[in-house]
Amino acid sequence: MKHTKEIVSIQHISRAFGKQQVLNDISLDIYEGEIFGLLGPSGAGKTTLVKQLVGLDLPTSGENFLFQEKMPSLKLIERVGYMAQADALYGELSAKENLQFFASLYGLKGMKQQQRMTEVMEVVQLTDHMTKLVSNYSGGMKRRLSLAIALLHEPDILILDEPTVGIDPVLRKSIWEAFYDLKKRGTTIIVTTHVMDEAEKCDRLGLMRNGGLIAVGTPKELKEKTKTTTIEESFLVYGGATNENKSFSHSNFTTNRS
Ligand SMILES: Nc1ncnc2c1ncn2[C@@H]1O[C@H](COP(=O)(O)OP(=O)(O)OP(=O)(O)O)[C@@H](O)[C@H]1O
Repeated sequence: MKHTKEIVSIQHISRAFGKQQVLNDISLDIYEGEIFGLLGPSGAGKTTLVKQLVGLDLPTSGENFLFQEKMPSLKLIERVGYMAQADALYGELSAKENLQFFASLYGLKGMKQQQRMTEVMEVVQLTDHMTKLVSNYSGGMKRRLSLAIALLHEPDILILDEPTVGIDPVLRKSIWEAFYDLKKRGTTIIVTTHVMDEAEKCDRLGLMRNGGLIAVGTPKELKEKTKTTTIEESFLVYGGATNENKSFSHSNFTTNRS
C-alpha cells in the first residue's frame, strides 16, 4: 500500500495509572484513507490509546499528533468522529432527538441536518426506529445509533472503539461496507476490535498486548512474517503462546465461527 499523508502520529506514548503501566512506549503512524485496526486482548490498552487520540486522556510521557496538531486540541473536534465503548446516548430522548442534539453540537442545521440524519440512519439500518425512545432500544441498536452519531458531521477521521459489539453478522457486514465507502472518500478509520474476522478486513493492524505494540503490518504481512495462515496464529507467534493469549485467540476464533 502506498502511504500518502500521515494523519495520526503517536510518538513514544506511555501511560501509567498509579503503579500500573497501561501503555508502554508506543510509536505508530496512521495514514490518510486507511482502515487501521487495533487488536488485542481485554486490558491490552486499546481504549486508553484511542482516548488519547481524541483528547480524552493524556499520556504520562510522549506525544500524539492528529493532522500534524499536538493533542489534545479543541480545534480538531470537528474533524474527528468518536464512538466510545460505552454508548453516550440520552435514553429519555428519541433517536431523532439524540441525532438533532449531536448535529447541532457540530453546527449542522436545517436541510443539511435532516439530510445527514437520514443518511446515517440508513447506514446503520435504523430508519424505521427514528422516533423510538432510546431507552427502548436494544444494546445492538444503541451501538448502531452511536455509530450513526459518529458519522453525522462527515469527519475526516473516525475513531471507533469496538463498533460492532452486539451487532449481528449480516448488519456487521453492511457496516463494514459503509466503512469501505467512507475510506474511498478519503476518511481514515481506526477501529479497536477483539474479533479476528474484522481484523482481516483492516488495511493494517497493530497487535497490542500488555500495553505494548507487538507488531504492525497488513494482515497479509503479519501472516507471512510469522509463516501462519490466520491472524490469531500470528498473534500467538508475536505475543508468545501464553495462556492469556491462547484464550484470547481461541475464544475469538470460535466466536467467529458461531
Ligand atoms: N482511568 C483508569 N484508571 C485506572 N486504570 C485504568 C483506567 N483506564 C484504564 N485502566 C486500566 O488500563 C488497562 C487497559 O485498559 P483499556 O480499557 O485501555 O484496555 P482495552 O485493551 O481497551 O480492553 P477492552 O478490550 O476490554 O476494552 C486495564 O487494566 C484498565 O483497568
